[in-house]
Amino acid sequence: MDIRYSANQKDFKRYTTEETRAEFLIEKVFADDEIVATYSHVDRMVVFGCKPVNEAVPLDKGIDCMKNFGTNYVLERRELGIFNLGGEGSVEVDGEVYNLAFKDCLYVTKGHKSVVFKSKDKANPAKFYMISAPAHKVCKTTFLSIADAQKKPVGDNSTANKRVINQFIHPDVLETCQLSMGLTELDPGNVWNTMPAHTHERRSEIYYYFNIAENQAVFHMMGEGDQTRHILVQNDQAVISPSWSIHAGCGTANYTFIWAMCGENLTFDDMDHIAISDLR
Ligand SMILES: O=C(O)C(=O)C[C@H](O)C(=O)CO
Ligand SMILES: [Zn+2]
Repeated sequence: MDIRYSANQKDFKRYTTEETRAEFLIEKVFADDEIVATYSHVDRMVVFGCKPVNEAVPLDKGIDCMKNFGTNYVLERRELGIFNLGGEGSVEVDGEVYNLAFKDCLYVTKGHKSVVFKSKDKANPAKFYMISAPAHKVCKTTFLSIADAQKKPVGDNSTANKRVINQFIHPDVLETCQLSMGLTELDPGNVWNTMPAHTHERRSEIYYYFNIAENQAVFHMMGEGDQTRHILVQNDQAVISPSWSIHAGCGTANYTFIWAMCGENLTFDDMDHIAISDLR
């Protein structure tokens, strides 16, 4: 498991490109028939990727639960949000099978012992992108298609940021402990997300960018509002965004991303907005 400790905003001002990438960028999210896991000490969120091709893959494949979580199984004290971003596949949760097509989501509550991933067709494998957060109570394991998500159309063509925020794992849709997650889709020709930018002192966030066309990329903006830097993100890569950091992106073409948050509250709009004129 790749472990990332938290970095602070004062030292961040002096980071080189390499240091910034090593600290915040998750370059590899998927490997065939493996669980790729990154444990971030920022709000203890864990990023998991699973691309089952030739076999069924359990969530704990290659993971030493006692060493990494101090528990007997991954979800003993954690909840999990799953999005399928590949071909059709299934997630078996303690014997119950959920079929997930492209952009379907499954929330798995704390306490489930066995979570196993499968693809329907190895020629077009499923790609399960997941975030896990610490959890203190049992909620309801729930399947959500994009039709179940609460839609927030925002932005405008004139500012190149017209997009729809699909709130899947959100208090208006289902109950969770700490985790909220959703999928934001930019309209064709629009390239900016989350501009004007914000931080949220009481929560942190992880962005995972996908649907980036070949030879295109996203400049992910981060840092305090008056100390911004960027990370060049390629398709299928994620960025850790601590509470002190803005998180916004500008693509060389349109793209889609999944945001995941965790922290003191689940209040989506609890944001500290920064005027574009105040950014540096
Ligand atoms: O496009 C957007 O704007 C977003 O998706 C914003 C994220 O959801 C976010 O930063 C929530 O705090
Ligand atoms: Zn945010």
